[in-house]
Amino acid sequence: MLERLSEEQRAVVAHRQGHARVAAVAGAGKTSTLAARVMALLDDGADPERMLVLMFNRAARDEFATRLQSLAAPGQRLPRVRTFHSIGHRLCGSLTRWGVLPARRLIEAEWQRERLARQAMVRTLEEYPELGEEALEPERLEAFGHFCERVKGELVAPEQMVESDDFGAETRHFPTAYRMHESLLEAQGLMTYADLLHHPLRALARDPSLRLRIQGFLDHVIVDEYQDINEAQLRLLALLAAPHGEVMAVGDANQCIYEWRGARVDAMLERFDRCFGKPTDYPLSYTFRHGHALALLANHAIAANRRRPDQLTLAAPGTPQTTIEARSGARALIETLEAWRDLGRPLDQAAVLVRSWTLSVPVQLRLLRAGIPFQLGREDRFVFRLPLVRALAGYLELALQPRLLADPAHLMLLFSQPATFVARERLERICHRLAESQRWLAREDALLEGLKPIQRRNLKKRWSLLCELPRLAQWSPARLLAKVIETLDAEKLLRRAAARREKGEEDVRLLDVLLEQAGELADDTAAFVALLKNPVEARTDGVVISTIHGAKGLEWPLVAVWGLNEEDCPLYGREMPLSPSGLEEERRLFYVAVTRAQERLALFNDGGERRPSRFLAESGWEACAAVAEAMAAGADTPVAVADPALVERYLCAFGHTLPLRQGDRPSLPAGWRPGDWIEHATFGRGEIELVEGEGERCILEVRFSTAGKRRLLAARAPIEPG
Ligand SMILES: Nc1ncnc2c1ncn2[C@@H]1O[C@H](COP(=O)(O)OP(=O)(O)OP(=O)(O)O)[C@@H](O)[C@H]1O
Repeated sequence: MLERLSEEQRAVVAHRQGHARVAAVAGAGKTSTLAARVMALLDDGADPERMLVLMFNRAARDEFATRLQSLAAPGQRLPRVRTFHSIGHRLCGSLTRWGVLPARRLIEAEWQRERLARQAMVRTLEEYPELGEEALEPERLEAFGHFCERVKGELVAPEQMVESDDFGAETRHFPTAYRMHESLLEAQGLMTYADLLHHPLRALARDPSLRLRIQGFLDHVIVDEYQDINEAQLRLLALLAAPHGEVMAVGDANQCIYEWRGARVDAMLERFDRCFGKPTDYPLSYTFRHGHALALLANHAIAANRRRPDQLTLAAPGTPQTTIEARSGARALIETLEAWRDLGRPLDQAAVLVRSWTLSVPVQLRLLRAGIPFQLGREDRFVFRLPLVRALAGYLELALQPRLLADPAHLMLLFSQPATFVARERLERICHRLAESQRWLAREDALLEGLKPIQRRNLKKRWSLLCELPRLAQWSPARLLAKVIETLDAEKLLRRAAARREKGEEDVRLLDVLLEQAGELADDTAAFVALLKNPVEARTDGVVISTIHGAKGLEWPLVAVWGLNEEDCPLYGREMPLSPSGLEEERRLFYVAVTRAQERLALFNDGGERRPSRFLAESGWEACAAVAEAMAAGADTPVAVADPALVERYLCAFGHTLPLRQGDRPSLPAGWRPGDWIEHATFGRGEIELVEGEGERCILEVRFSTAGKRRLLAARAPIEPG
């Protein structure tokens, strides 16, 4: 088994003593290496009972356990492979048996989680009556649930978590609601997933003698996907490994894509040293997934990040020559997939990756029309299942079928999306009444009692719109949709209702996407509604559509990355500016996306109004392909590359030389780049930290030496390079 491993992989397997950190590039064969490491330890006489392998999720755990079994001799004892959750489960069990923690049941059902969050919020509203029913919207409750899990996962005070603006607009009541939620959990003998770690950690922090009871059982702890662990997981790991257990952490800081769930990119970097002392470092620099062109592209794609390991991805000898193309528009995407199929390649070997599910909507609609089968990582993301799409299709249907105005269920659909911020039970009763009476309620009607004037006005406005729609049946679907979106001020409502700011931005983008599709695909409203409501089934032999997050750890022969536009990938917007660390996380997502490909990578911008993503230019895809070609065939004339030093370093790793010349550097919107210095007539010298938008709308975020951080409209500000 060992002969198949590369030299770097063998070094990891043979690690002798102390903590170890394995920095693995994408496609470096972590799984095979770790499995070989475990088997080598066992061969050396290590006791499997004193070893623990921690994987990121259940799927990875099962895959790894199966891999170990396939390598083991019949009847050989193997170490435990667990997830952090399963460790938490066991710890909670032990601490309960010892009488330290009271017995609690884990909440597993979504409805149960929601009900408890609602109960906590209803009680909290007694203290914050001004917040009204809006705080009980499902999305706001989801935001609150997310808030509670983050507080526990990052082991911070709820007041501190409120300062992060990840949880939507109104959060000042969250700390009070958090405490209320905690006491409800306690009173009902329940706990959440985050409690599986949070409760044991709190108990262990309180009582040193308890720590002694759980420590000293492990000689070796191996942790995969280390870049995505949060504070609670890190603490637990440190506790379990103490006092003599040796930790081997394996991961890729460039693939840290869960900062919004509490992961920290420096976990693999400085923070590791702080927690465990200086480890022995092992690089796994060779990717076995793809060839030079894509390895070069991956290096370029991540180069602009400041927080990253100083490590190049190198293509291992014998990997396929990956081809790379970049094109524009949905038609081109369909052509690429059709060409793949025409080559006789199975469609399930092709994946379309998107930054957010919203961007999959035009892809799904196009595939449906082209008759190309597909499957989604998440069933609830089929277009016809998206609540906002269902509601918008419902508005269009009403225009065509006036009788729906008397259908309470249909009215409820239209009154629920976009949110009206009125409690569901009340809305249901209002819809029944409207369906029956076909006229708006009298001012003194009990059903309107207690509503704020603005809520009453908005409900009435929505009813007027619904009554008007049947008169506009002749309008095109795009015009009808635009009318609905504008009349309801839908963008504002979606942003306000969203569980996370990012989700709000995605919903708003979904409106754009549907408008575009309505304009492009149909001038026939009935046909457009039929397309939106097409109850398509997942086809396991179809093209895979996944978010980049969902593609973590996976690989496909053909990977198409769709939606490479500014504001989509990187994801940001007027209401959600990109922070420098946010931009770096977006860049890591792009890096994860491109490194899923084996034979062919196809990059697509949507060809619409938004500029192609800066990541396309940064990736230097054409030059990377040219260098790879020259590596294979030699070059007489110099190859133009944007970053000759980077390419030379890559070539040097293979003892290769090529004539290179400086090509164009990727130009950022308006020519400004983060890291550039400027001179401002009033504020003096400052460094650009962020560039957003383009041309007239280009905004710079600048840190001035004396005037602090400012946001400037580049076209108007009195600035020049300095
Ligand atoms: N020594 C080797 N020689 C040839 N192929 C290898 C070797 N080690 C691993 N591979 C292959 O490389 C591919 C990538 O391996 P794997 O999926 O374990 O990568 P990974 O490190 O987990 O990547 P990522 O971090 O991107 O998920 C797999 O198809 C695996 O079989």
